[in-house]
Amino acid sequence: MATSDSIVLYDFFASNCAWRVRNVLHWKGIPYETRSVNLLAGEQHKPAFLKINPYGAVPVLYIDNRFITQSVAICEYLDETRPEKRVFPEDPYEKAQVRRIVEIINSYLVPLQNPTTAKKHSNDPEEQLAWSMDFFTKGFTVVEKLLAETSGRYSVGDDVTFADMALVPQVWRAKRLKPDFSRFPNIMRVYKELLQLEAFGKAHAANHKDCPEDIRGDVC
Ligand SMILES: O=C(O)/C=C/C(=O)CC(=O)CC(=O)O
Repeated sequence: MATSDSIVLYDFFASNCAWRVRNVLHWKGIPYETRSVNLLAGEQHKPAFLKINPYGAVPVLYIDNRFITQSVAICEYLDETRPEKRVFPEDPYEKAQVRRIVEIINSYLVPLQNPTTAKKHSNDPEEQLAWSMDFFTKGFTVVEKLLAETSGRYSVGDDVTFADMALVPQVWRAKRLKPDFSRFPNIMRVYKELLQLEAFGKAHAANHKDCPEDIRGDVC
């Protein structure tokens, strides 16, 4: 039973959006509990969950005695209420650099890969992947160009930012498409750096309690 000072993440191991929030919670060292919402089994459409998020999507974070939906809103709230190890830079131009990388992933790529969207296109998983490939290629080509300008050790300079929180889950998901990752050297360099960080390892889908046995622990 959640208490008023509990932090509870409504989560699915493979959800890109929920994974961003896990990254930020672990990065900031904020303890939380998990409630699983199996997106592949359609649990996001059940009435009890729709009361929490009428859109029927994860993540939802219960925090400070309230529910917050939408990963970017949640992570901004976390940064503003718990500013240690900020993930959104205070400098407005640097923050814009972070947000434009995030928006390509959040607005152009992830919605087209959601289970509900993919099923509208086709019920054939192979066809769903083929359809995603065009959007993925355009999105990653643009993110690669942005990182060529902005990246240092991480996506924007040498500090970990929310752009990194969004990048890792999307690279992992893109592996299903088996793209030629050598076309994206900056993305892959930053991705490998990030996987060295303890917080990113803890938040990784492959280390999630709900991860299927066949891919469990495969952090790569
Ligand atoms: O497609 C759905 O029904 C639900 C989607 C989500 O809950 C989250 C989502 O956007 C997928 C993701 O984060 O990877």
